[in-house]
Amino acid sequence: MGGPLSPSAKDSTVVVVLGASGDLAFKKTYPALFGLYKNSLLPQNFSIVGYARSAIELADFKSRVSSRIKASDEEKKLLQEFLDKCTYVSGKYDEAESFKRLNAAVDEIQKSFTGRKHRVFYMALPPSVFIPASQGLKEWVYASDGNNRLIVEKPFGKDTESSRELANALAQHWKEDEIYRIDHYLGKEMVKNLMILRFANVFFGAVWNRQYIHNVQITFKEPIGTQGRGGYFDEFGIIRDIMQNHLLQILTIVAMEKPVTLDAEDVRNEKVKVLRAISPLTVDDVLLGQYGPSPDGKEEGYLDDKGVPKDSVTPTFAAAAFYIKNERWDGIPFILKCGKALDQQKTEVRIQFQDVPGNIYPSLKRNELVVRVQPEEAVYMKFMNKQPGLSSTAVTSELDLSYARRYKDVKISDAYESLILDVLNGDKANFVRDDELDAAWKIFTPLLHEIEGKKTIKPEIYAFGQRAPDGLSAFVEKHGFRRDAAYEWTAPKI
Ligand SMILES: NC(=O)C1=CN([C@@H]2O[C@H](COP(=O)(O)OP(=O)(O)OC[C@H]3O[C@@H](n4cnc5c(N)ncnc54)[C@H](OP(=O)(O)O)[C@@H]3O)[C@@H](O)[C@H]2O)C=CC1
Ligand SMILES: O=C1O[C@H](COP(=O)(O)O)[C@@H](O)[C@H](O)[C@H]1O
Repeated sequence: MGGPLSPSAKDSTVVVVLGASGDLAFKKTYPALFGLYKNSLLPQNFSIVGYARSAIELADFKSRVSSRIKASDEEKKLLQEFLDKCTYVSGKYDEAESFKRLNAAVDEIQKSFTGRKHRVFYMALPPSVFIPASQGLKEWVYASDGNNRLIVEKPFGKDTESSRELANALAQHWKEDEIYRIDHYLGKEMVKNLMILRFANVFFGAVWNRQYIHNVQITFKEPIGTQGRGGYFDEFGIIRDIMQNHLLQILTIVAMEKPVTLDAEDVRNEKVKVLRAISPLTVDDVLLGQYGPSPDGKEEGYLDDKGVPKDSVTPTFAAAAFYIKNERWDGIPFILKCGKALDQQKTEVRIQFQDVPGNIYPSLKRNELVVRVQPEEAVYMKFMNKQPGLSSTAVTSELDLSYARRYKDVKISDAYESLILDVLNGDKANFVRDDELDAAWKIFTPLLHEIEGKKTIKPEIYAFGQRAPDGLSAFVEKHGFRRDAAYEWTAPKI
């Protein structure tokens, strides 16, 4: 079932993109597929079928696809070749006749190849149609002689119950090893780097525990608001949109024990153990915020988004402290923070070490290891150094591995490129397993029900473009983080 598709020259592979008329498909899926095509990473005899309800002429569809792909002059020819491999079928997500038409189109493409006929189904769809679409695919479009892989986009439910409903519905028709649940943060370069940093460097391995680490912060900031997607967002909120998936996935990699091998099941077994050692969050563990208009009135507040009810208390910012009750981490806070409409775009992991015992330097600050996920990918270590010259003061400095300087000619691949390649290679290490999802929802469900059921917890209002809600500094200090206000890392100018 696993392993690369199309190992034989006679085999063929079709990727069906469901929801091909949508935002994700144009913004990410097709550009990622082209990225793989131009680097000769797609299997031989490869085609793509777009599928959605909208009636779109093939030429229009192709011009929409190409308008979202950046191709240099040298790549124009490759782009044309890529577009020649794309077709489009219009149909519904819950109708046998539509799926039969889709199947006929895929059969037509694959009939001239005499080997095995593999199919990958990418559900770039709203969650309301995941279940009928996955059932229709299994019934009408499933390859009888070849491997089938189903890519599911988040959100994977809204709480434990709805996530289990989705898992059970998928499990009725699809085997777990055919399902690839995408969390695109697991495809990001610096997130993929975390395991190597931890398990391939003896000096990090030695201090990676409660004796040397004081606290861990994992931060996601975005300078944009809901941008008209308020209707979708209000149903989910920032905890489900970012924290329960992207940030929690990062936490598990930072905290897990070394897996026995790099095999997907070994890696995911360790991640599940971390999740199971975290107690469910309570309202005392969190700080919630919601953005208002910018001070100059140029940016609208969350409640001004047309899709958002005027009395919404949905958080657009959340900070939460997690404690992992195991031998390595007992008592060490993992503080996860995420928010929209903040001052900048930034995702990072910040490991703050313990104070130096028996310190003799008055200016001493704590060491920190920062993994800058985006933008300006970097790994830097804040450490104390003698002020150069005649002074003997200890000052904060850094060992800085900035990718733009160290890996000048390397293009960092988009997360979706990396993950689609994993699907084609049958590598599930960077995809979410069903029991992992269940363990993650158990941590959040009681809190989400409390926030949404009682609606008594009013989020703190912050201005569009603010660094964070005012209460954040006190929140992170309460959990032990000590900020070095005098130090600021700046990305090198290249
Ligand atoms: N956009 C993004 O940046 C990201 C999206 N995702 C996830 O990817 C999936 C797709 O996202 P996105 O492309 O933004 O979604 P869209 O809202 O753009 O929907 C995709 C397509 O699905 C069809 N569709 C929309 N609403 C319905 C409906 N109510 N019933 C049936 N079909 C519908 C439409 O095609 P048609 O009407 O032609 O059939 C639409 O073009 C979602 O699960 C989302 O959570 C995840 C991360 C980022
Ligand atoms: O999943 C999501 O992620 C994006 C942010 O992704 P990034 O790769 O640009 O960091 C976020 O804007 C969106 O709300 C969320 O659904």
